[in-house]
Formats: sequence, structure tokens, C-alpha cells
Amino acid sequence: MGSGDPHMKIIHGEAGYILEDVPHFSDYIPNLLTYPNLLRSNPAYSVVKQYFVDADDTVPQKVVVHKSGPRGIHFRRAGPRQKVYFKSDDVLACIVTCGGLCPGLNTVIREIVCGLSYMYGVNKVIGIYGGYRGFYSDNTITLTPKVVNDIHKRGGTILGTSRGGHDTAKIVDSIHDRGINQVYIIGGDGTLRGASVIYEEVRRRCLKVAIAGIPKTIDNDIPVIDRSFGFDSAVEEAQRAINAAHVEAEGAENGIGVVKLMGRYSGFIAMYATLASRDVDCCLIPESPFYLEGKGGLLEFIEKTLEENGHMVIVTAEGAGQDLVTESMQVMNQKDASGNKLLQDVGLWLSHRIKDHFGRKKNTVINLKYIDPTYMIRAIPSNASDNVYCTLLAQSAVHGAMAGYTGFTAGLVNGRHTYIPFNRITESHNQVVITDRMWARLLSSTNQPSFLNPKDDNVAKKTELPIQLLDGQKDEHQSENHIATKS
Ligand SMILES: Nc1ncnc2c1ncn2[C@@H]1O[C@H](COP(=O)(O)OP(=O)(O)OP(=O)(O)O)[C@@H](O)[C@H]1O
Ligand SMILES: O=P(O)(O)OC[C@H]1O[C@](O)(CO)[C@@H](O)[C@@H]1O
Ligand SMILES: [Mg+2]
Repeated sequence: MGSGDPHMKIIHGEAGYILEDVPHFSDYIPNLLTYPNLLRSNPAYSVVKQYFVDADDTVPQKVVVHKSGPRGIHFRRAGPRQKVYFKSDDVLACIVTCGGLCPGLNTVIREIVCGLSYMYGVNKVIGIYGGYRGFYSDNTITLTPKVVNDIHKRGGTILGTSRGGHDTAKIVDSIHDRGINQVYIIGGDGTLRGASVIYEEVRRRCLKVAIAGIPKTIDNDIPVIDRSFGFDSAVEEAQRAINAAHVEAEGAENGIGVVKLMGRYSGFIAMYATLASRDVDCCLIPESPFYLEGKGGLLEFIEKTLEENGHMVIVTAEGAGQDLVTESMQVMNQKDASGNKLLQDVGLWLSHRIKDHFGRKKNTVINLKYIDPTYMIRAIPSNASDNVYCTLLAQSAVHGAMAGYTGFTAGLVNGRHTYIPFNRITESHNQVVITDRMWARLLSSTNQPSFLNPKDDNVAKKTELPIQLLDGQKDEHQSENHIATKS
């Protein structure tokens, strides 16, 4: 759904209240039968007071408001509804995972299967192998609570994943031919763009097929939601690499530890890992340009830190300084199968440049160790907090699909589970705002320079500007750096 999409459901209420609603079968299929929700008689849930979500419950995107300000954008609250649009025996659900790996993928798969089975008595669930292109293959895996019982203890995805290869018409043909009527799609921004066009095609064909997304990205660059699953686990695991770098750096004369962490366009993992560790002297992220030589540059800062402390730790997000690396290595821009820019190894480049610099200074011997734990971090199983989070996201998606909602992603907004229309998730991405408080906290904890080259007019101007909030975006007081920027 693009922003000018005729299917967007925007409902206006009093005092500037706006509901950005998600599509429902009843929007395009008339006279559908409904059934009482089985959870009514489920012993585990029937004791819960007010277990069903009120049809009018919505969640505000903005929680910090002013007395006379508009109530702003809201999303539909996730959760079980009194009525469902499927009989248990009629459901054939499928699950697919696409894009890069992320801790928690298996937990989400597990909880969709278990949620469908234990809450709604649905026992026909299949897994599509190897991302979107798996829809064209005959191979699927039958998913039962028994099959998925302990998969949350493993990293990766039992279904495999891939980039590229999305053919909407072929995917919808495959869904239709197999009789699938609930599709759970777990992936990042690219995947959800793919899910959105699948939903459009399903709707164009008037099929009663629910398309539900569960946003995944280790980089935490998905807008609107509080955080993406796996991010917490990644930050925690990154501590091990940073600790190792610190131990190595401390143990050597002029020891320098360089750690590269994931973050293609957004430096959230690097920023949070740095803030959590406190052993990091410098954190480099894609959003904050830096330079090496001259006054206020990185090399000068390294010299100063070594002089003062005898060692230092540098954390760099993989997407940091890409312009510098590509310029100095004179490499062509390359893309992966999904069209994402392939990054140069900034950690390796940085390590060479630091060694070259001190190599030219005859009186300073340095000991530099470069640690690249990126794929080791991405491959771990999710931690306890992400496991619970994944469970709730999966259950939200299941409740939504059973209730007849479609074309939505499940997502946590201000601590509440919601259904968000695809376009809100795919139209922008979340980046660290370097004029925001969280980045200031980081700068004050590392004491690194801001690297704002006074010659670079653009950067200086950009940072002098007050934060411009697009309509409906979170403000700095509540977002703590989770402001979405147009991509
Ligand atoms: N605009 C689009 N329309 C249809 N399909 C798309 C689109 N963009 C990406 N896809 C498909 O989505 C899948 C995953 O995309 P991508 O490789 O960009 O990963 P992602 O979901 O963004 O996850 P991450 O970036 O976190 O690894 C691929 O199969 C790709 O072909
Ligand atoms: O090597 P791959 O699988 O293309 O994945 C690398 C990218 O995937 C991500 O982890 C996002 O999923 C990025 O941080 C990283 O740049
Ligand atoms: Mg992506």
C-alpha cells in the first residue's frame, strides 16, 4: 500500500484523533460467516477478566502530548476478538522467513504454530522453505507443536531464508493452488514490501487469505515499533566481543581493539552496545560522518586516548564511513539479490589506516586487534526477553489473522501490541538521530569528538537544525532516538 493507496483505512475522530487502521476481509468480501472465538472455553484463558480486546481499542503512536495538541495517530490494538472468521478445521496456514538471519526467528515460528494449535485448534500449518522463492517449490515442511517444540533454543531459522526472487503473481498462484488461507511472513523492510504486494494481489483476486507480517531486523531500523525482536539479544552478545577487545587492548602496549557490529544504515546495535559496555572509547555509526586526518579527526583522537590511557576500544557499525572506504578503495557499488547495497569492510579498512598512520610515526608502536563478530552475533538463539517478545508478536499475528484482519504487521507501539498497516512500516526507516539525547549520552560516555568537520557545511547545518518531526512521528522526548526518517 503506498501512501496514496485507495485501500488505506484512515478514520478521523474528535480532537485530532486519527486511526490508521488495517484492512479486514469484510472490506472486500461480503456476507462472511463468523464463529465464536474458541478461547472462550479454553481453561487457560477463560479465567482472564476481559480477555477479548474491545473493538474500539486503539493505541496512540505518540504518548507525550500537549494540552492543546491533537490526539494524533493511533493503531488498532492487537489481541483476540470475540468473533473469528475461520473455522479451525478450515485453516491452512503457512510461515515463511525472508532476508537476513536474526535471533528469535525460530521462536516466532514456534509460537505461531503453537498459538494456532493451542488457542484456535488449527492443526494444518506448513513451512515454506528458503524465503519467497520457496513458494515456487513443491517442498514444504509440516509444522506441528511437536516439530517446533525446542526450535527456540537454536539460532537461525528452521525454514531457511533468502534474498531476491520475489514474483508476486507466482507466489499468490502458489498460495491459491495449495489452499493456503493464512500467510505469516517474517522479515525486514524488503520482506514486508513483498508482503504488501502479495496482500494487494490477494485482494485484487478477492481471496479470503490473511497476509500477516512480523517485522524482523537485527538492525532495529523498522519505524513505528518500539524495537525489533533480536535487537536486545544482539546488543547483549556484542558485549562479549567488546569485552574481548578490551581485554586484548588492555593487555598490550598501546593496545587498540576494533570491533565491527551489524547495522547497514542504522547504528543502533553499535550505539546500545557501546552504552551498555562503558569500555568503548569511540563508536562510529552510519548516521554520523567521521574523518581520519587532521584536527578533530579520528586519528588525532586515537593518539590522545593512547597517550592518556595506554589502550582503547573502537566499535564501528558496518555501515559507518562507507563513503570513505569506497573512495579510498575505489570500489564499485555492488548490490545483493534483493537490491541492498553490499558494504565494504569498514573494520578492516580502519585497522589498516590506523596501522599505516602509526607505522609512519616511528616512536609509537601499537598493537591492534580487529574482531568481526557480526555473523556470530546474528546466529545466536534469542535471549529470554526476546523470547517473550517473539511469543507475544506471534500470538498477536495469529489473533489478527483469525479475526479476519489482513495486510498488517504485528508490532509493539509504546509498550502495547498493535496491528500496523504495511505502508507505515515500509515507507521509511529508523535511524539514530545524532542531534537527539541518546547520541549525546553516548558522546558524553565515550568522550569522542563529534567529528563535525567545520568545513563540511552540510553536516554542520544539519545538526544545527532543530529536529523536524514529520506528522505522526515520535518526538525526541518519547522516542529516545527512534525517529523515523524518510529513506
Ligand atoms: N519492493 C519489493 N517488492 C517485492 N519484494 C521485495 C521488495 N523488496 C524486497 N523484496 C523481497 O523481500 C525479500 C527480503 O528482502 P531483503 O533481502 O531486502 O531483506 P529484508 O526483509 O529487508 O531483511 P533484512 O534487511 O533485515 O535482512 C527478498 O526475497 C526480496 O526479493
Ligand atoms: O550477509 P547478508 O546475509 O546479506 O546480511 C548482511 C546484512 O543483513 C543485516 O543483518 C540485516 O538483516 C545487516 O545488518 C547486514 O548488513
Ligand atoms: Mg532490509
